[in-house]
Amino acid sequence: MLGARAPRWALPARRALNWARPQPARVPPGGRRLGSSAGRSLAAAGLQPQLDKFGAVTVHLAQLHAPDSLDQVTFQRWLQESIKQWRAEGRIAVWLHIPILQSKFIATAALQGFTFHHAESDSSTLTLWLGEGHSRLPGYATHQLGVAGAALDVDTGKVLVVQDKNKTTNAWKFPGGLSDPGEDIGNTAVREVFEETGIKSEFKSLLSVRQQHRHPGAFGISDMYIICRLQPSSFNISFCQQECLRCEWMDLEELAKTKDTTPITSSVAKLLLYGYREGFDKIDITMREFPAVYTGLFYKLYHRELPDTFKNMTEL
Ligand SMILES: NC(=O)C1=CN([C@@H]2O[C@H](COP(=O)(O)OP(=O)(O)OC[C@H]3O[C@@H](n4cnc5c(N)ncnc54)[C@H](O)[C@@H]3O)[C@@H](O)[C@H]2O)C=CC1
Ligand SMILES: [Mg+2]
Repeated sequence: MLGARAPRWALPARRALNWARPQPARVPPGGRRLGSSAGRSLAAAGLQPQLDKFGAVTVHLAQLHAPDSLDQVTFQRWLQESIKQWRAEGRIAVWLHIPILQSKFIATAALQGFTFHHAESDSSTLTLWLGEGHSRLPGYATHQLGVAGAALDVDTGKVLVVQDKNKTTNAWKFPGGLSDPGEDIGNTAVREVFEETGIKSEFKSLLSVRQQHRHPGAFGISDMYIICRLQPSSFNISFCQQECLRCEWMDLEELAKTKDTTPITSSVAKLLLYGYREGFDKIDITMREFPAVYTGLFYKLYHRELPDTFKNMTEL
């Protein structure tokens, strides 16, 4: 993704643009200077475009003091003039955040070439690429994440399985579901298993990752489906009647052999049986937590266990 963009050191980190001030040397054919009355009134109305470190401009229409009194013609004129000015200044793109109640401005922006980048429940984000060639702006979410939990009772060799209510074929599978925003993989597995079966458990490791593109259940985007190994701590099933048709503790070897399951579940059942017999260290992808470069945040790193001699290989 490298291209002819301005060097990062040349770009100030997020600062307000002085866009409303008239540009002394720049007089468009109509004789009106950029940073015109439309620009000045928009500044007075609260808009403060920001420049990011990549050289793109961000505008939040939520900053408008009285959005209802801004008409589309004024906004269109301001946007047109601003785009001209930003192009002249070498800006690479514009990010335009529009609250849902100001959606009338979406059409105005679209007429200037803006397209949707993404939408959240209460706002949409549009972009306009101003740089050379095709847009190098990063896209929005490309995958959804589903997580299932294989809760194995190591004392009995039985594993918790369900059959979904809303499926055409009733195959046995591990309980699971979609990850909530900001939720750790292991927490999704534990939460979904509890919600669907009433069984409490603890996250132990990752077992497998499945990637499926153009997933119909993911609105046509890609779907990542992760199966975790869980240690159950309760055993009385009370399954969710809305989501599940059946739920039971099934002998792991029986699950590994049955045809009455999905290829993913069958493969992971065989993997889990191998770990159960030969040691979970043969199959587990375990997790370690580290502080992120972003202040106060942490991330989780998942990988196979390393011997201590390799783990502590730091130069003195
Ligand atoms: N074991 C396997 O082979 C299978 C794996 N998966 C994976 O599991 C994950 C999703 O798990 P789920 O149990 O489906 O999620 P989930 O446990 O979060 O439940 C989703 C709920 O939303 C409902 N729902 C889904 N689409 C809907 C729609 N368009 N309108 C109304 N209701 C809707 C479903 O009926 C279900 O009640 C995905 O990653 C998927 O790829 C799903 C099925 C089988
Ligand atoms: Mg589910």
